[in-house]
Amino acid sequence: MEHGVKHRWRMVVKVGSSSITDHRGRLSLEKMRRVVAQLAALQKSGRCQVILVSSGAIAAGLGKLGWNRASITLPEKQAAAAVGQTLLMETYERLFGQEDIVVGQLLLTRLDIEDRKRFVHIRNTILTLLHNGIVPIVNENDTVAVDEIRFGDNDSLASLTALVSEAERLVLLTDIDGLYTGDPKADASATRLSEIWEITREIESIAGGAGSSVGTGGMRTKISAAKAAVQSGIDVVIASSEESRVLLRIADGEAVGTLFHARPEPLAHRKSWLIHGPQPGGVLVIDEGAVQALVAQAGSLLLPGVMQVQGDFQEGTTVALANTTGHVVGKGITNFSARDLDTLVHRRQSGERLYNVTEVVHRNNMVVLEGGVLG
Ligand SMILES: Nc1ncnc2c1ncn2[C@@H]1O[C@H](COP(=O)(O)OP(=O)(O)O)[C@@H](O)[C@H]1O
Ligand SMILES: N[C@@H](CCC(=O)OP(=O)(O)O)C(=O)O
Repeated sequence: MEHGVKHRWRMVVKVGSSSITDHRGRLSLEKMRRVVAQLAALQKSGRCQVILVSSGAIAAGLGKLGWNRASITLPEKQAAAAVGQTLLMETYERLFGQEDIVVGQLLLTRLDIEDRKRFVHIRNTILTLLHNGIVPIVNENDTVAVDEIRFGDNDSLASLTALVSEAERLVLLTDIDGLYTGDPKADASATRLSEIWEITREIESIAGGAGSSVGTGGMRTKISAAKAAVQSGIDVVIASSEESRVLLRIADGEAVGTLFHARPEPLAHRKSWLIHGPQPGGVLVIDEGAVQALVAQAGSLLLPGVMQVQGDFQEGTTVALANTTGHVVGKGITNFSARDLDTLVHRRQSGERLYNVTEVVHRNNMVVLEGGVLG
C-alpha cells in the first residue's frame, strides 16, 4: 500500500538506545552500520535530506565503564553520558566516513529550543549542514541538562528537531514494529495499528512505558512527540530498526510500522514553536470578553481584558493566558514586563483612560485553545 509520500522532502530519523545497542547494553556496530548504510543511501541518492537524532550516550558510557544503570546517581549517569557521547560520535563519524559522508554534532537542551533566537540559530546551522551534504547528528546535552531544562527523552527532542529543521517526516525507530493496541510485552493479543489520522485520548491511553532496560519513555513519549509533530504538519512513522531496509522503504512510501498522518491544516512554524518551545514565565488572567475576543474573533489581547498579572517576567516573555477560573485558554508573548503591566492594570482599574498602550499580546504572537487543543 502507498502512503502517498512527497518525493522532495527532509526526514528526521530518531534511533532509540535499544536500536543501536546489543543485549548487554553496549553499542552494536552491526546495528549502527545498518542505520548508517540506509541514511547514506538516502542522502547520496538525493531522494531526501536526513537528520539523525541518536540516543545511546548513556548506554554506551555505562557499557564502557562497566557501571550498572539500576544503581547509579544522576551525576554518574551524566558522567556516563559524557563518556558515551564521544564513543557514539566517534563510531558514527567512522561509519559515515566509510560512506564518504561528513557528520556534525548538535547537543541541545530544552532551553535552546525555548529561546527564539537560539531556535533560529539551530535552524540555520542544521540547514547549512544539510546544504553542504553533511548529516547533522543530534542528542540531548545530558551532562548539563538538569530537570528543568531537560527533554528527558529523545522522542520529544526528535519532534522538536523536526520542527526546527522544517522536516516533512519524522521516523522513530525502536525495538518494536509500531504502536499496538496494548504493550505486546504484557498483552499477547495486542495488534498493530498501521495508520492513525487523529491522536485521540484512546490512542494516548494504549501507550505504555519503556520496554527495555536501556529505553526511556516507551510508547508514551513517542505518542506525545507524534502529537506535536503532526500538529505542525509533519508525518510520523514508528517502526522497528530491525525491519529490513526500513528507512528506504519508508522513503519509498511503503506502509511500514505505524503512520501518524500530519494535520491537513498545520500551524505556522512560529506558532508551533510557541506551543512546544517556551515554558510560560507567568500568567495573565483575562476576563470573559477577552476570552471571546481571542477564541471567536481571533483578535489580539488588549489591556482592558487583563484582570490580573501573576509572576515576575520581562517584556518578550511567553506567558499563559488563563480565564477567571484558572483554566488556560492560550499562550502568547507579552509586550510588557509583569511590573509595567501590573501598573497599567491598576491605573486602568482606577479609572484612568490609557491610549496607545493597549495591545498586550499581538495575535501573531499567540496560540489559543480551539476545541481543547492549542491552535
Ligand atoms: N501500545 C504499545 N505498543 C507498542 N509498544 C509499546 C506499547 N506500550 C508500551 N510499549 C513498549 O515501548 C517499547 C519501546 O520504547 P522504548 O523502550 O523507550 O524504546 P526506545 O529506546 O527505542 O525509545 C516497546 O519495546 C514496548 O515494550
Ligand atoms: N540522551 C540519552 C537518551 C535518552 C532517551 O530518550 O533514550 P531512548 O528512549 O533510548 O531514546 C542518551 O543518549 O543516552
